[in-house]
Amino acid sequence: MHESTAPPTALTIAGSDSGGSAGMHADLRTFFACGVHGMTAVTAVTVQNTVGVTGLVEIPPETVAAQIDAVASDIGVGAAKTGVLASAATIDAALDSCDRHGIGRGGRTPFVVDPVAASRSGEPLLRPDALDALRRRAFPRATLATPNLDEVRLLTGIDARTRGDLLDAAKAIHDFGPEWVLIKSGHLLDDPECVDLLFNGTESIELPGPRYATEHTHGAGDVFASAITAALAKGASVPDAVRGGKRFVTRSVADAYPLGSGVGPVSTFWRVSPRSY
Ligand SMILES: Nc1ncnc2c1ncn2[C@@H]1O[C@H](COP(=O)(O)OP(=O)(O)OP(=O)(O)O)[C@@H](O)[C@H]1O
Ligand SMILES: Cc1ncc(CO)c(N)n1
Repeated sequence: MHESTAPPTALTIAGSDSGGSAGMHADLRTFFACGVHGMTAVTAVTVQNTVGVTGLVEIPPETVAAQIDAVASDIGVGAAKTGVLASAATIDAALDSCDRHGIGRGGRTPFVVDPVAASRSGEPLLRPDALDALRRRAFPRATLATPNLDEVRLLTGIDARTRGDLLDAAKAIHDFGPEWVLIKSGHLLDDPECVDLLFNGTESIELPGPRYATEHTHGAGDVFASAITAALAKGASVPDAVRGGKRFVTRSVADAYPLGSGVGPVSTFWRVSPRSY
C-alpha cells in the first residue's frame, strides 16, 4: 500500500447550509481548494436555500463537544474556525473542548472566531444569549476574530458607516480579548472598494481589494475565514494568512455565480477550474 504523510488539517465548528453555499459547506470547499484536510463539528442544521433560512435545528451541545474531542484526540487539528455557534450552551461546550485540546490562545492551535449572527437575508443564526457567550468565552481565546459590520453593531453598539470608522470598530472588538481583529468591509455599500482592516492592539494593516458589482456574495465571510484558517494550518503568520485569505475571497467573489432565484454563492472553484460553468 502507498503511504505518504498527512496533509495539514483544519476544523470548522459550524452549521450546515442545505443550499450548499455558506456555512460548513463553504468551509470544506475552501479547505479543499487550499490543500487542507477539512473536518467538522456540526453545531446546527439549517433549512436554507438562495432565498433565505426557514429552519434551524441545534445539535446537542455535548455532541458538538464530542465531535471536537473525537477529531482532536485522533487526527489532530492544525487550525480551527467557528461559524454558526447557535447558543450560549453550545459556545460553552465547544470552548470547553477547545480548551482541553489546546485550541486557541494559550494553546498551540490557531483559532479563528467568525461570530456569525445572521444569514445574509437577515434571519438570526444565533440566540440572543449567545452574544454574551461570544464576548465572554470565544473572543478571549481567539487568535483572530472576523466580524462583519452588522456583527460589530450587535456586539459593540458601534455603527460603522465609512472606512474611517473601521479602526474604532476594531478597537472595540479587540477589547474583548482576541489577539487580532479583522473588520470586513463588504457591507460598506457606498465605498467603491472593499478595504478590510486587520488590527492587533498596536498595528493596523489595511487590506485593499476591488468591489465587484455582483449581488452573489453568499458565503463570502465563511470563505474568507476558512481560507485564513487553512493558511494558519500550514503555519503562516496571521498577517500573511489574512493577506492570502483576502486574495482567495476576492477571486471567489470575482467568479461568483447565480444559483436558484435568490443570492448565489461566491465561487470556491476558481483555483480548481476557473469560470468552467
Ligand atoms: N462585492 C464585493 N466585491 C469584492 N469583495 C467583496 C464584495 N463583498 C464582500 N467582499 C469581500 O468579501 C469578504 C467578506 O466580507 P463581508 O463583509 O461581505 O463578510 P460577511 O458579511 O461575513 O459575508 P457573508 O456574505 O458571508 O455574510 C471581505 O474581504 C469583503 O471585503
Ligand atoms: C449555516 C450557515 N452558516 C453561515 C451563514 C452565513 O454566511 C449561513 N447563511 N448559513
